[in-house]
Amino acid sequence: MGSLSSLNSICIDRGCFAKCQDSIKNSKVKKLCTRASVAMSAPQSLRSEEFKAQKFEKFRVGVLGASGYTGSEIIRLLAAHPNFQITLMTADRKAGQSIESVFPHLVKRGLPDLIAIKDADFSNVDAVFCCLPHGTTQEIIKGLPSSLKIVDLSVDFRLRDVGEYEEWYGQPHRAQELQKETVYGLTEISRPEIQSARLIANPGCYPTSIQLPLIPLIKANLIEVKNIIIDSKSGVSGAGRGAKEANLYTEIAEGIHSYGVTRHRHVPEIEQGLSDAAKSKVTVSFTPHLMPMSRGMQSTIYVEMAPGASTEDLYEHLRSFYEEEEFVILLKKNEIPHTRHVRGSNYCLMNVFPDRIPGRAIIISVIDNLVKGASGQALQNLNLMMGIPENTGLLSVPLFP
Ligand SMILES: NC(=O)C1=CN([C@@H]2O[C@H](COP(=O)(O)OP(=O)(O)OC[C@H]3O[C@@H](n4cnc5c(N)ncnc54)[C@H](OP(=O)(O)O)[C@@H]3O)[C@@H](O)[C@H]2O)C=CC1
Ligand SMILES: CC(=O)N[C@@H](CCC(=O)OP(=O)(O)O)C(=O)O
Repeated sequence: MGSLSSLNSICIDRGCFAKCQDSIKNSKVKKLCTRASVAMSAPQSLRSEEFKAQKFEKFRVGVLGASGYTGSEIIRLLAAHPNFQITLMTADRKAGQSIESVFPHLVKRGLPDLIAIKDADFSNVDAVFCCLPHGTTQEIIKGLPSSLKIVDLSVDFRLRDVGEYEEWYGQPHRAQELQKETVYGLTEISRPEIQSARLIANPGCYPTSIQLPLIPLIKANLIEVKNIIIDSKSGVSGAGRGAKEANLYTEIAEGIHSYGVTRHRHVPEIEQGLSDAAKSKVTVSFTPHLMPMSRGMQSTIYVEMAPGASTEDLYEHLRSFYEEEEFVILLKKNEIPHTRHVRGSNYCLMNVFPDRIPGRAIIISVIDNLVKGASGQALQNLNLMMGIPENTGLLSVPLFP
């Protein structure tokens, strides 16, 4: 079978899962075995002979909101994916245009033109990425065929408590039945539920960067759930392509500013995930900032450790929790996570540092808001839902410099 790296490249480049699985079952390679086990534990309908038979088959995918930032990022990632073929792309104001006229970097990709959702034929589609503004999304998803697998990147289905959605978003929820069947798609935390889900609420970018380090630490009772202070920074693409003044070079360059101070719309989502982990209500102080960079996100999190716990304990727990994970990487001690080291990739880098105040620790995590914070995690989730190895199409190295 050859070396670990040749085994890895067979699995990923050719989508040859069955061959890979057989080899892995007989090997002592633990790390790769864990990743491939995702394929092995694919939904029953996709496992076994049927799954082997379709190893080179492509699923047909629609991108709703393909003319936006997260939509174009999905298209970029799928260009290197052996099992998904884009058969439908929609837009609103840009409906009727070709994708290369909207995004010249996507020239000559053999992609369909952008059409309005009302003109879409979903009989040619197995799954959709829904990259639409919140509010609009629930109405549109409600009208989609129930046979479709859906990964929704908006906030519309993320909050289990519909009252909380209505309070924070100032509008009624118009698809409450669908909300009940939704699985929140923080991949590394909810993998088994994601595998069997039809509708995924893909997590927000800030909540992803914050929950990935905090959930394991809270579940292990290593940190106190009171007095969690989170300071996050985002690149401008987080505001979407439709943003106006906020996107202007003159408004962003050579400065930073906070926004949503004391009341940012991601607070209930962050608190929902942390409260689930704690099995009690958690409240946090959260302040986001806009940075003069096109993509990237850092969360710096200040926590009080549980009595008797040390930063060494926090570090060791995160190390063992994420040791087998492809995309979440705990750096070596004292190494500082940089947004530049995850640019364009699906990685989350994190580390834990002792605070100068005894009993407190500082946790830093970085992601690319458009990849692990949006389209990359969405693809990771759809891979799981379709029984494809989770890392397929997501292994590109970050862009540097
Ligand atoms: N940007 C980010 O980092 C992240 C974004 N998200 C979420 O993902 C979703 C998409 O975000 P993003 O790509 O940044 O947004 P953009 O503003 O860049 O793109 C929005 C897309 O939706 C289309 N659209 C807008 N209004 C309608 C409508 N009424 N009916 C149908 N289509 C419509 C737009 O079409 P057209 O261009 O033709 O008007 C465009 O294709 C949002 O819910 C956002 O909150 C989640 C995580 C991170
Ligand atoms: C810089 C910026 O404006 N960021 C957005 C969050 C990013 C995003 O798209 O939020 P969702 O994940 O909830 O969709 C904001 O603060 O509202």
